Amino acid sequence: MALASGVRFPARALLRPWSLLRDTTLGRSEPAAGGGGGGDGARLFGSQRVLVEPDAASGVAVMKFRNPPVNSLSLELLTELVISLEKVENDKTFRGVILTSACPRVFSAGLDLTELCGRNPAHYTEYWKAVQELWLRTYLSSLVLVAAINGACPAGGCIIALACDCRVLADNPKYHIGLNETLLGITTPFWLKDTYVNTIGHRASEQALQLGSLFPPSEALQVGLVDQVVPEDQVLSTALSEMARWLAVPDHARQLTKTMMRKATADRLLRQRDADIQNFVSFICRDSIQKSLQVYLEKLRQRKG
Ligand SMILES: CCCCCC/C=C\CC(=O)SCCNC(=O)CCNC(=O)[C@H](O)C(C)(C)COP(=O)(O)OP(=O)(O)OC[C@H]1O[C@@H](n2cnc3c(N)ncnc32)[C@H](O)[C@@H]1OP(=O)(O)O
Repeated sequence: MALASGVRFPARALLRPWSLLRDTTLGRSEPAAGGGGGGDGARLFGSQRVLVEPDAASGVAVMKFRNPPVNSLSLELLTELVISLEKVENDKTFRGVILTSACPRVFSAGLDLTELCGRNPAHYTEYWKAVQELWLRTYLSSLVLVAAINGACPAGGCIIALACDCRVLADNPKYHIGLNETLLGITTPFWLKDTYVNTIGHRASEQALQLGSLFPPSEALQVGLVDQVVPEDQVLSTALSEMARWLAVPDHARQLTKTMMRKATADRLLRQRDADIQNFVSFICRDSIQKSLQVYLEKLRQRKG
């Protein structure tokens, strides 16, 4: 599979990449974006952890994460997301994708902590490459990406949302969004910090990153982390209206402008991908970091209700 930035996929995906995309959505499709039928289109794109509901008439696909219980970004989910996005991008019928969750109350809980704890350096290398790949694929996508954030959106969830062109958040005080890495005893890599700064500015990022702030909807709107906060049952329809606004602009002019705005940030990572991987691996392998992550994961497991 020719991927722009060279992520290594699990062996079965390399041998038969579309094995990850076999349809598992048959009989479960909901109505597609723009009111069109998901039908045959859904069969083209669905995978186990990523439901894709394409609407060829509007040129918009709704992509839903389905990795219960909390859409944590396992290697499999990261891989399927990259492949699904690539597939939609390569189909010239589509001009926009709405990213949302098929799991109740959670958009994504961020990186899968079980991928970060107790594994070996080779695993961390593969995992971090996949994280980089998803970010590059989303951040530099020529499509319009709109995040319909219908649940909690911490850390890696926020990173996916930040890579989109526009963010619509459901107005539920439990749906916090932000980069809370410091609370886990880890730090945000420079390229995600840059994305935060590009979105909410330097001072707000400096404060939010150090404090590991998770913003409730009203504050997320105020700080500029999301573009709209709407009642929960209007998240998808609002995302579709936003999409229509972005698609009203001629593609070539919008795409060139997007590239102009984002290239420097992406290039900083592209220039030093291997060093970034090495940094991540040596950081995550430290005993002290492993201990912090395990304590955090244990607290999560004990905290019920
Ligand atoms: C250089 C260092 C690396 C830098 C990397 C920087 C980039 C990103 C970092 C990350 O993304 S780290 C992940 C940070 N994520 C979080 O802090 C979120 C943690 N989760 C929650 O706050 C809550 O789970 C939720 C998302 C608000 C949902 O709450 P809810 O009450 O609905 O569900 P829970 O009961 O808490 O969880 C259910 C089940 O899922 C497990 N779980 C939750 N989050 C994760 C996760 N991120 N990874 C793995 N597993 C997760 C949780 O432990 C429960 O498991 P069980 O107890 O049922 O086994």
